[in-house]
Amino acid sequence: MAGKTQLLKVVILGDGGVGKSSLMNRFISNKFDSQSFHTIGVEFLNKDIVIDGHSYTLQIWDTAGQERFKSLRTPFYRGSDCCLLTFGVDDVQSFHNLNMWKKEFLYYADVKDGDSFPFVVLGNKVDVPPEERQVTADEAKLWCEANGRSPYYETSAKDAINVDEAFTAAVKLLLKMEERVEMRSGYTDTVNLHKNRSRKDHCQC
Ligand SMILES: Nc1nc2c(ncn2[C@@H]2O[C@H](COP(=O)(O)OP(=O)(O)OP(=O)(O)O)[C@@H](O)[C@H]2O)c(=O)[nH]1
Repeated sequence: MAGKTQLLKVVILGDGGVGKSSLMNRFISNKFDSQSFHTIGVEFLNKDIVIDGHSYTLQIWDTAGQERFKSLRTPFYRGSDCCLLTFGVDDVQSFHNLNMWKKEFLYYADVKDGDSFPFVVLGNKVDVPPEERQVTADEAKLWCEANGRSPYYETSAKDAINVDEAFTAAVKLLLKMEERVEMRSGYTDTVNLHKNRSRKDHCQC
C-alpha cells in the first residue's frame, strides 16, 4: 500500500508581469508561453512531488499581480503552507514591492509571526540580457537576509532555470520549520506552525 500524501498549499505573489503564471506552468507542465495573459483573480493547479521519500501534492495558487485585482486574490491567502515572493530581475519596481507583497500576505493570511513562515524569494527572468537587468543577485540576497533570511533563487520560467529547485526549497523550508517547532514543543506528531493552517492528508491507496 502506498503511503499518505500530504496536501500543501503554495501561493505565488508578486507584481503583474513578473512571471508567476509562467513559473507555475513551467513547474507543472514544463512549458513556456511567451504570449502569457494577465491572470484575473486566482488560479490553482496541483503537482505531486516526492521529497526525501515522502509524497506531497502541491496545490499551487497563482495570483493576479495587478493592483486592481487585490480584492479577488487576498481571500485565497488563508491556509497557505508556504509563499513564493516573486520579482523580475529586469524590473526594479517589482523588487521594491516585495515588502508590500509580504505585508499583504501576512495580513490576509492572518499569520502573526512572519519570521516563522516559509517565504522563498524568486528573482525571475534571469535569461534577459545583462543590460536589461535592474536588480543584482547581491541586492536580492541582502533583502532576503534582512527579511527573515528567506532563501533566494534566480529563476527563468523561459529557460527552465531553478524553477523546480525553488518550489522544492519552499517545501523543504516548511518541513524544516515544522521540525524545529516539534523539537521545541516536544511533540512527536506533526504540528501546524500556524493555527489558521489545516493540514489535509489524503491516501493514495
Ligand atoms: N524573458 C522571460 N520572460 C518571461 C519569463 N517568465 C515570464 N515571462 C514573460 O513575462 C510576461 C508575463 O508573464 P506572466 O507569467 O503572465 O506574469 P504574471 O506574473 O503571472 O502576471 P499577472 O498575471 O499579471 O500577475 C509574459 O510575456 C511571459 O512570457 C522568463 O523567465 N523570462
